[in-house]
Amino acid sequence: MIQLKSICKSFEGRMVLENIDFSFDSGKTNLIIGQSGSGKTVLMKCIVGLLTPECGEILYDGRNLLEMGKKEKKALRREMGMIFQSAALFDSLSVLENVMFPLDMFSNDTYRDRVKRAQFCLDRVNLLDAQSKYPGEISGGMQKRVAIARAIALQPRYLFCDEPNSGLDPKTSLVIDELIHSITTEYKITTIINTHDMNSVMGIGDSILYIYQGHKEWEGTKDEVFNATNERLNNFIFASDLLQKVKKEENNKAQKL
Ligand SMILES: Nc1ncnc2c1ncn2[C@@H]1O[C@H](COP(=O)(O)OP(=O)(O)OP(=O)(O)O)[C@@H](O)[C@H]1O
Repeated sequence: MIQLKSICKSFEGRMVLENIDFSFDSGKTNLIIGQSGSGKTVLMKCIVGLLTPECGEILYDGRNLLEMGKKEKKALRREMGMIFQSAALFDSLSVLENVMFPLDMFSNDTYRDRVKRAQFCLDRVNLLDAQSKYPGEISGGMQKRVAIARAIALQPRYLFCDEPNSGLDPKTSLVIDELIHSITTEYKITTIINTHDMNSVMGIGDSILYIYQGHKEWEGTKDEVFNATNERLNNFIFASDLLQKVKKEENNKAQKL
């Protein structure tokens, strides 16, 4: 579990995050959503320690990131997996070598065991057959799956995903979402995803934090988001005509019952 207590962050006197309180539970897919510029990336950067908030606490299963020394932070980093907007693979390394990279850096296992672990992770994302290929030879969706395999190689307790579906078609996005969701549940990881993708919200949003202009405007689950009465949230979620239509149809169905 990761808990945020009264997180504030400003740049040159301009408040960008204001008193954010939230609990990201383990074994759940936690989504941070909000308009462009609302503060999602700044919040994620504070949580992973790339930015330091001016006030508040960030508790990793009770351990306050903001009070940790270098050694403790290094140990915590070892427990984090990250998936970036671009898959951020090394072009000159094969798929297998990419997944082995964090193991080579941080694990004391033998070469044989590191290969075995990397192959296990590739198998988990259904890509064992592609282990000898290079990133340039596989599709964007496959690259994201390699990034997921690499992120779970060190058996992280915490998984951070920044717009994992960016650049992917809706069908491939669904595959990525389901993969992240099932890995989260299976290994009881505390997963936090920054996303704009409404399909992700409706599909895998076990827990959702909606940020509006730097403050927590709403929190709930994918089931609650659909019937929420918060006007700002509704304007954001139902900005697309298609979703408005779906909501109307659901309401009509409910009235007929
Ligand atoms: N290093 C920085 N210096 C000054 N202002 C910054 C910095 N980083 C972010 N900001 C500002 O903080 C605000 C929130 O930015 P942030 O990138 O978190 O938004 P976001 O919700 O992630 O947007 P998007 O969905 O477009 O990625 C913006 O007004 C942005 O200009």
